[in-house]
Amino acid sequence: MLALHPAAGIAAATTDLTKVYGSGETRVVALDRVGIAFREGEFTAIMGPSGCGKSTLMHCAAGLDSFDSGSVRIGTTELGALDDRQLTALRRDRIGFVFQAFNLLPTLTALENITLPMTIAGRRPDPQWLDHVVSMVGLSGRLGHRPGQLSGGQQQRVAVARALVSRPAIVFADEPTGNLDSRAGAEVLGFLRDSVHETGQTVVMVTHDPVAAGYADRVVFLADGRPVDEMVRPTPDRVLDLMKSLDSRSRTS
Ligand SMILES: Nc1ncnc2c1ncn2[C@@H]1O[C@H](COP(=O)(O)OP(=O)(O)OP(=O)(O)O)[C@@H](O)[C@H]1O
Repeated sequence: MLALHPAAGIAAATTDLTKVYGSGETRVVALDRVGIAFREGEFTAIMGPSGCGKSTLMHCAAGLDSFDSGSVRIGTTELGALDDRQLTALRRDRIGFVFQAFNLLPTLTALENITLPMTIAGRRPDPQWLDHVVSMVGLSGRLGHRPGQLSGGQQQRVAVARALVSRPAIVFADEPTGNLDSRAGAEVLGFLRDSVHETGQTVVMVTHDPVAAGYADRVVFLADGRPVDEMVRPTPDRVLDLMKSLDSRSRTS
């Protein structure tokens, strides 16, 4: 079900976003004037062949990487207008991240990992919301465990809770199921989807996996640094078919 209000605002958007790596013979246009909007309360997956620019798009849109021209905004804030200190604060306060490699601190407990970004920002999580997020991801009995005492799936659930607990404007997830078996992956994807449909969180996820993309409300397909197609209410079979047709189009072009 697409729980999107027709008048939903834009959580993040890029306009003519261009990113070039290298110069001369090694020059690669990783993003070629990309215009894309992520609506509030929507779960978007970004897919496309290896090297098409998915990670670069995510990193530029999340303020993790610089770009050459065009613009990125999170809500109404233009990232290009921010200095490094302001960008760091924006990432900390308004963006949640989930990475393939979990990125938890091994010496902290699950609870300390979940609340770390807010602790660094000098903010306290709303206790009721913290309880809600922790029970949603099924970690209530594991809060005192350190990452080494948790399974991969549980560690990624800690990372999802950490991303959600500050109620960020947007969560960016980069291959969040890449290191998980299919059952643990399905759980993590289910939590991300629930956060969108039950609490209106905005989520953008880069993935190679048509099954993972099937959890999203919308899939944007990139090829050669540009959005080339889009699918609403995707199913894994339809995503796979479109990926195959993009592959054969790029082989024949
Ligand atoms: N630091 C870099 N220096 C030079 N070229 C880079 C760099 N990072 C990425 N590229 C190039 O930019 C293009 C886009 O890379 P990007 O990692 O965004 O693709 P991707 O779609 O995420 O790939 P994958 O699915 O394999 O992770 C590729 O051609 C890549 O080789």
